[in-house]
Amino acid sequence: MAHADKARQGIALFGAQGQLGRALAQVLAGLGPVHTLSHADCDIGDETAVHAAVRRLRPGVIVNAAAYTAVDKAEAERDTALRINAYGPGYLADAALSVGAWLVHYSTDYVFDGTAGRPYREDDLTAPLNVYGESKRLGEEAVLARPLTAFVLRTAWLYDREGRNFLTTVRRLAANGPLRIVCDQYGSPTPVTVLAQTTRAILVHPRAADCAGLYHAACDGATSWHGFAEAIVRSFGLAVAVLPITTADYPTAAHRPAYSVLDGARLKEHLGITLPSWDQALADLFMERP
Ligand SMILES: NC(=O)C1=CN([C@@H]2O[C@H](COP(=O)(O)OP(=O)(O)OC[C@H]3O[C@@H](n4cnc5c(N)ncnc54)[C@H](OP(=O)(O)O)[C@@H]3O)[C@@H](O)[C@H]2O)C=CC1
Ligand SMILES: Cc1cn([C@H]2C[C@H](O)[C@@H](COP(=O)(O)OP(=O)(O)O[C@H]3O[C@@H](C)C(=O)[C@@H](O)[C@H]3O)O2)c(=O)[nH]c1=O
Repeated sequence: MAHADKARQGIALFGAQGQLGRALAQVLAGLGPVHTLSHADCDIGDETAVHAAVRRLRPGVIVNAAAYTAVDKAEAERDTALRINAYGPGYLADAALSVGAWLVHYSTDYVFDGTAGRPYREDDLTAPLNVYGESKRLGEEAVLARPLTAFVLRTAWLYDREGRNFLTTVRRLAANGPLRIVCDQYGSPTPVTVLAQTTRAILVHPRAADCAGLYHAACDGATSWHGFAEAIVRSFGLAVAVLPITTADYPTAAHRPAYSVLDGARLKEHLGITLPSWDQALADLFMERP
């Protein structure tokens, strides 16, 4: 079946109420009917519910934006994180196989331990430092082990102008005086709209069917959380100091990688898709809606 026909047959979007899910619902709308499923509509950790939803909708493409994303909380809720992030993707992959659908699934830079010293490639060794990263790595494996057309997109530091993310946290905290933000963890902030557009570009690519697999899909370049916070404060014209601190000054339940920049060369080489630099993407977000 031609690539465009898969999406035209229908897209089942799981996790449609999350920050990425909402962006995907908008950006994928032109490709075919998008069936949005919230957590209440279908729990991806419930194998029977997943199969029932997919049998009912018979989509050409399944997009999974559902996940357990509370990084610190996951340390105390390992079973729940595994149920949603490790087993759920396996159920979705089995369901996709049963109706001949493609699957798009998302993973994270937190599958790496941050010691590489250069941007991570898809075949670099994973060594998650926290339960969230471990559960997401198991989810990747579950999808990639099944013989289906699946795209697993590892992304990073997702944000939007609304919802629950680092940008909105910085805005909220800025009202209370100077911010103290870690300056020794590096990554690539990526707006959800950029990732949704990347997903669309993959689905409409004429050679998509031959290019299934694991890809890094985060904005180009890197900054620290402190650098990102400074850029957010500047973008909103907020008059607040952003003080650099170290990871040791900000103890958290989960360990986070010091450097989890993702190399996007494979996506460019196989599908000709590049993502903008993180600072350009942030500026674009404010151009769209000042
Ligand atoms: N946020 C980030 O910085 C990054 C995210 N990612 C990955 O990108 C993807 C999207 O993340 P993002 O949009 O930020 O996450 P959000 O937390 O914003 O959204 C996740 C959605 O999944 C839903 N959900 C949770 N548990 C279940 C379940 N058992 N069944 C069905 N739905 C469920 C949530 O619903 P409810 O709230 O009602 O539980 C929520 O709507 C995920 O795979 C994530 O791991 C990768 C890198 C960075
Ligand atoms: C709120 C706050 C955070 N920090 C630090 C804590 C942490 O090291 C870093 C980021 O904090 P957060 O907890 O907001 O971000 P975190 O939940 O770690 O974000 C991650 O989410 C998951 C879902 C992913 O997949 C990752 O790519 C990444 O985006 O900033 C400060 O230094 N000062 C502060 O005031």
